[in-house]
Amino acid sequence: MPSTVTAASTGLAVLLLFVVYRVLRIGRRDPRLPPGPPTVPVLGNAHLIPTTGIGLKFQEWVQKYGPIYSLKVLDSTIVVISDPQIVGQLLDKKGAIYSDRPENAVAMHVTDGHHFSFEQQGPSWKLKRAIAVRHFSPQKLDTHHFRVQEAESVVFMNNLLEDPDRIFDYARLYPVSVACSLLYGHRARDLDSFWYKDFYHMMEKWGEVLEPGANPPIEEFPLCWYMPGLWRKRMDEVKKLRADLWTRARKIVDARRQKGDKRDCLIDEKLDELKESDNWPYPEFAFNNLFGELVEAGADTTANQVLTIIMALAKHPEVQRKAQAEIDRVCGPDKAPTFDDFEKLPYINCIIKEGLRWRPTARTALPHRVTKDDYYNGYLIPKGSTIFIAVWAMHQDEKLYADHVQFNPDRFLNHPKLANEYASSPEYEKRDNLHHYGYGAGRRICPGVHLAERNMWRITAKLLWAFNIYEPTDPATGKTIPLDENAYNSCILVSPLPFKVRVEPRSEKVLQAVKREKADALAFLSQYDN
Ligand code: HEM
Repeated sequence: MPSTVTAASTGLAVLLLFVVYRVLRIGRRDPRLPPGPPTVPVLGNAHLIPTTGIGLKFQEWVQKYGPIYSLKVLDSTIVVISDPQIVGQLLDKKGAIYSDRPENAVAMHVTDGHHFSFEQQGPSWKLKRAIAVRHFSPQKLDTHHFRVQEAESVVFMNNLLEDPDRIFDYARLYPVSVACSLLYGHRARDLDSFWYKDFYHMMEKWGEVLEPGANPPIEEFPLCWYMPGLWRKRMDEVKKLRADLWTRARKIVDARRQKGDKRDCLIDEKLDELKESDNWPYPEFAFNNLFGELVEAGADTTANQVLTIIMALAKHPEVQRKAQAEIDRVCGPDKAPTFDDFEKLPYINCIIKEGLRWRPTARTALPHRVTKDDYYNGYLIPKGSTIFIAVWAMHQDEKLYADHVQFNPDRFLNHPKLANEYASSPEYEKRDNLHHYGYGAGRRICPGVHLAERNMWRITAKLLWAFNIYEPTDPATGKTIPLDENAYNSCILVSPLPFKVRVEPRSEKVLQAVKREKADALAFLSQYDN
């Protein structure tokens, strides 16, 4: 009997030791992985990941661990890349295995599993991507959608004339109005519009919820799902806000279509297709979500970059003067620049590129996931690893961008084409000034890039043609109040915190020209009103 008890207790002890051994191995870095911060048992590096500001933390680690490093979060692996050549070799060249998305339990819960940007690589993602790419192709934009963009940019200019103090809000109104017209057939007429107000209210909350590090590591440790806390409340609030927003948008569309009011926009095109075939592959909720998520992806991002440009211009009068000299030579005071002038106004493009380099709104792009074991330079990149492009770290790398803290559009003088023309090159060396990652990389690269580039170009060119932009002045002392170029929020998409600038028309002639264009623009846009 005692020997049976001894054998049983020895067996139990061995089992216990084995379990402890296995548990303690959780979070350990396999020596074949790229280097990274020291791990602790179980957590790995989870305790080091900040709940906010991950883009900056990635940069700190780049300086310590080099251009490719790894983080362990419990048993899963994150690989962070901050070298253009490595991004090119892995995400671009091996796109077939580097284009999945990691699971994001919170995003999936909020969207009921229907969100193009967070979806894994598969038929549903492919179909949605094809729809977006086709609708926002350069050809379609330049032969069709350009009218909406041109007219909305004229409205933007007139809004500034009438209420220059609200430049921050109008810069956000423009891209959401363009996106909603092209997708839903309804424009955001003003700052009280449902398409503006309810949208940005939801986006603010959605951005906070989505920031890497903002939620417990549910994917690695599913029991965290039951953890109470602010994260849960925030997540459920956004889920409701989002569902209400895009359901209401759909109801607005249905109500007008019932009255026979069909419009020139993507949702009408797809609803007509749906009527004709029984093969539409999405449930109703997913269908509604598709248009909403395209607005989500397209409006906030563009607004953040436009705001960055406005702030940078206010801080750099010398950049304004250089751009204005070019515009004046080409356009003069009576004719506003249009996108047809793109090739004649190369400096505008440089300003846009430098805005995306200097303050990229997506500091870590969106995470990719690798679907097979892979090796880079002898390092193992295990199947299932999450791959981040450390966009912020790359764009602020002194070796890639001399004097990187400076906003200096001249660094792009030799890159006169639009971003997509460089990004789509199979050679990483052909990227803008070698290394521009504002739109991500590989097969997941932003499909809205053509719309985004044209939106930013139009606003920047017209703004500089018509106005001088100054930092604000203190009314009591008349002294300049310097804008803080680091005052950004900390969400998945960073945006400048609200700021004011002073804008003044450059001449009476320009002022009259801006006003003259308004009536025609509004007449054209009236088809998207209400
Ligand atoms: C300046 C404006 C914009 C910036 C900086 C931007 C940036 C990005 C970035 C960094 C990604 C992630 C790429 C990756 O995973 O490697 C992305 C994805 C995406 N963007 Fe944009 N974007 C902008 C405008 C737009 C517009 C106007 C649209 C559409 C109307 C759009 C639609 C999307 C979609 C749907 C995705 C997800 C693609 C996928 O997962 O396959 N974006 N964007």
